Amino acid sequence: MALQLRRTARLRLLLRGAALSPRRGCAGLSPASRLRVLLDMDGVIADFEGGFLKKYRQRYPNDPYISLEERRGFWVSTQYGELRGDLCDKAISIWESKNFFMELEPIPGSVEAVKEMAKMKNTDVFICTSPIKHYAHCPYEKYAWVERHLGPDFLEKVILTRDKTIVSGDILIDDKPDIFGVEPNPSWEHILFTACHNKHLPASTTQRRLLSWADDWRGILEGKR
Ligand SMILES: Cc1cn([C@H]2C[C@H](O)[C@@H](COP(=O)(O)O)O2)c(=O)[nH]c1=O
Ligand SMILES: [Mg+2]
Repeated sequence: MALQLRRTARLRLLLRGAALSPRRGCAGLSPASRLRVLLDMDGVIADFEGGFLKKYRQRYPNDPYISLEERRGFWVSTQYGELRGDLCDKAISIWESKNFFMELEPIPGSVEAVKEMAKMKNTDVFICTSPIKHYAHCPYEKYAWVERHLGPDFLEKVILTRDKTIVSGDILIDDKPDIFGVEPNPSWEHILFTACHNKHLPASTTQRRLLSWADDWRGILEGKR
């Protein structure tokens, strides 16, 4: 009898804990839970590829270049290195320069989409971006870009990390096809944002895409609630 009572009490406690738990993915347990969206910056809200090509051609007008149509693979430096050995370092010199990150143009529709998303009910939006290790300008300029295009309140929402797998969220919208880190099972679903370097990749049955900011990002968010 005493054993039965103890079991019932333990069960009650467990059920109460579950009802109060903010865990995600447990249908019906946390109706008030909020959707957390992580947005990559380069290639998703800031036009890294366009900015790179413009500045590379200005600085090295007599060297070969790769048009955006011909871009393949995430790493610009790798493809330039394959084109000609010395071009890898020349490519890197572009994004290590002062004002490179600051002067990137927004990806079309991104600023409007991010502002609208941030105003949505029960939605938390964070910018989750990897700085380069040459830190003289990049981290500062990423914050400055966010302030300039999204406003000072968004500075609260910036996450700089070289490992996005340790950041928790429901969705990560990112143009990098493969995102790895120390966490083998990140909490987010990676939505691949289409970019010049990944648009030729074969369609995947497991990885959903957002083709551009004109695509149905609202539908993707609603489907995750
Ligand atoms: C193409 C390319 C990029 N990088 C750097 C530039 C950015 O800081 C990150 C990418 O950040 P994201 O958050 O994944 O968008 O990588 C680089 O070092 N070399 C390259 O070829
Ligand atoms: Mg990116």
